[in-house]
Amino acid sequence: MALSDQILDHVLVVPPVPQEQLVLFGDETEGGTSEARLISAEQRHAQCLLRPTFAYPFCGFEVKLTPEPLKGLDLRSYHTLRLGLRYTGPSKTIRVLVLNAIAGYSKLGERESLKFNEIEFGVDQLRNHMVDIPLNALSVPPWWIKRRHVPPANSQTEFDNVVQIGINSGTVDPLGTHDFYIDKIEIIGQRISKETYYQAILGLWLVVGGLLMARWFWQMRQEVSRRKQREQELEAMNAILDRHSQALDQQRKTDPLTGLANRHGLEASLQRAFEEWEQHQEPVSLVIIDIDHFKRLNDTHGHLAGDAVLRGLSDVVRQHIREPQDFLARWGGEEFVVVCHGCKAPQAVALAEKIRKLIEESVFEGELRATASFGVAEIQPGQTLSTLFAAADAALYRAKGEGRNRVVFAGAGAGANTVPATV
Ligand SMILES: Nc1nc2c(ncn2[C@@H]2O[C@H](COP(=O)(O)OP(=O)(O)OP(=O)(O)O)[C@@H](O)[C@H]2O)c(=O)[nH]1
Repeated sequence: MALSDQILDHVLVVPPVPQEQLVLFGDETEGGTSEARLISAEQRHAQCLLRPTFAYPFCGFEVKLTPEPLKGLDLRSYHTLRLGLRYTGPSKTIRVLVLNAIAGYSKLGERESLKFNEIEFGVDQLRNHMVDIPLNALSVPPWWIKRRHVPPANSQTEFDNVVQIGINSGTVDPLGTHDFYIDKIEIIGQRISKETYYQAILGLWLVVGGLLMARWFWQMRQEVSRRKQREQELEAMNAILDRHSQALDQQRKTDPLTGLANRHGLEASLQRAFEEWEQHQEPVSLVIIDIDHFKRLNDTHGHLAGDAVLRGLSDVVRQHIREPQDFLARWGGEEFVVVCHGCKAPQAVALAEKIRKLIEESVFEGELRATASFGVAEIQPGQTLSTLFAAADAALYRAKGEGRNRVVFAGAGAGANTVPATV
């Protein structure tokens, strides 16, 4: 028996019944004198005496399945009748009967009006006094169909209202004494049909599969959103780092005292100017501003006063240049540089002179005054940034040497000695 059969099978056990639910019968209805006697109701033991009064003598006994004579059990979902039977006597065959009450046809007290479903088999078929009889192996005996005038369409077995199950002597039993014991009546059926069972298994698998899929989708979604979140966190972190590094870069390029670009900050502007000059011959001039006698100012008024002058002076210059063409940076100490993009020498000299005058006229914090000297140079063919610087520096040196508070233009060629524009 397959595992699924064990799971699906349902066994209906017919328990021992009181004596009044045992039916004993003989062939007296046929004019015979064969009779059945109950030996033990408890053991469901009956004895049959077959006498030759009737041509086909018979007798037997049956167990009523319910107390109500015409209201039996619906055994349509059952497939096997399992009987524990013992027989002693001279017969070679026995008959098993399953009697079904037919609504509107079967009559109370008229045993033959019940539908006879029966099977006859050899006594030697009993195994350890047990026999399994498939219900579909039973048939309706021809004498019953004939005698009851049953149309062929209704002559098949019926199990929808089984009222009695019992045992009968065989059709050609020898006369004499026959002992029947019905030890056990079990009816085996299926809780649910195999089809429903396999559909349920399939449905279960589909549900489990669906749940696993849903779980997998859910995990994937979680993973995707986790990754997205991680990416967003990384992007935010990168943005912070970018801002931080930009700020650091800005800090690295800025002079903390004046807020102007320092030497590092000047590099990009110089580089751009030089490239424009090289590629498009865009003129560029350099103005170096150096405060006069700044050491003396520091020494006289203190370092803080010197700082204030540096701040004030850078503000004054910044306000009067044309940013972004003119780029102001603190070169270091008391020295400033203006990179004048697109400026030829006259413009640069004019700018320097304007700044010089502004400084000279300015009154800085603490009523302090200052002057500055200027070295101006315009880039010339063949020059590099460093030779341009050297030329402007040389002009500044000369401005200092010639009495300070003046503008000196380096003239054509680095380190030229001419001083064309001292005002
Ligand atoms: N207060 C202040 N002083 C500074 C700063 N940086 C440089 N100095 C001072 O600037 C002075 C520059 O002195 P020098 O190089 O001798 O030049 P100078 O006194 O201006 O003389 P000339 O340039 O020849 O007119 C030094 O005393 C430095 O200490 C600064 O950030 N703050």
